[in-house]
Amino acid sequence: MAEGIKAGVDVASPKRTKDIIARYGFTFKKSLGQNFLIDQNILRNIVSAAELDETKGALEIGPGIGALTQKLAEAAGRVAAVEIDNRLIPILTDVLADTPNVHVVHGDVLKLDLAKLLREQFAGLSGVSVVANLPYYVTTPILMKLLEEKLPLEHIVVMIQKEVAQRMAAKPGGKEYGSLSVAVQYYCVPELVCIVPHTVFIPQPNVDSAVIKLSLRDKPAVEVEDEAHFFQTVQACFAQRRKTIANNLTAYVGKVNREKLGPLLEGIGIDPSRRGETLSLEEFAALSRALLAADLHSS
Ligand SMILES: C[S@@+](CC[C@H](N)C(=O)[O-])C[C@H]1O[C@@H](n2cnc3c(N)ncnc32)[C@H](O)[C@@H]1O
Repeated sequence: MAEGIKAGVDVASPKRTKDIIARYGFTFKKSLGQNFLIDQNILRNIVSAAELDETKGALEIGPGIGALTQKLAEAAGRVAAVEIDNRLIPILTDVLADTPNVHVVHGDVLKLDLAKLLREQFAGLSGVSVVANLPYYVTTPILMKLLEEKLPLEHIVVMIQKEVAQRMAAKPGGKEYGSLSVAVQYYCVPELVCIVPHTVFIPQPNVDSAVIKLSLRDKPAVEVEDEAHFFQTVQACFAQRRKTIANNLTAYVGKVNREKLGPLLEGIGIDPSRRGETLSLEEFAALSRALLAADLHSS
């Protein structure tokens, strides 16, 4: 253990974080989204939103030097923390030396078999949540992997870029509502927990952040026949935000089917001159079902 690094002492303060960085000669890699949290209040907000207790597990993505990991270890029965940067593994080993309920995994979360990891690490617990201060450069791929793999999660509580959090929680009708809002709300109920200023990180990012809580639904928000087709339809409606859905969908179903679109949309009560950003999840689902039933598709 490097001299002066005492296991069990909170690392989330400017002084301790700087101390650890200096003692281990650690240099930040911007390319890995390394912005470490130094604020105990924000950590408490994140952990309390996750509704953990000793019967629950927490999967942390990107533990850094262990600021959040320490708090998760106190609140949950077991923690698994996946860190891509091998230079952080010895620091985590030292900081978490007297925290036996934490298992650190060295790896890229995007490449790991997370279903297997959850089975191996959290067997016997009553539920698992993902809790993380995510690296901003891969926020959406990480969240889409967690959702699309249909992992048995209760909540996903993550610190992400403020604008991305607002897009995830956006309701139809505004400029923030888009395919990301639909994808997240299809699987989860989103709730903005708090806005976080960029001053609570070392180094400070250029943007503000937000903590968002995504509570996984027992079943998707709307019934669709073919999930892939539903998401393709949503993407198609948002392809060019200024265009009407009829125009955007023409590119999707092909010019040959253009004249069938108007009656099809009117048949399900959707004005063809509306824009994608005004459609609810129910309307996107009805549209996907109608396109499939009419056998209109891009070909
Ligand atoms: C924003 S920092 C958060 C660090 C720490 N949890 C905190 O709050 O202070 C993001 C962390 O994710 C790690 N990371 C980046 N890409 C990753 C990936 N693909 N898989 C796992 N960890 C990753 C970075 O090395 C860094 O430690």
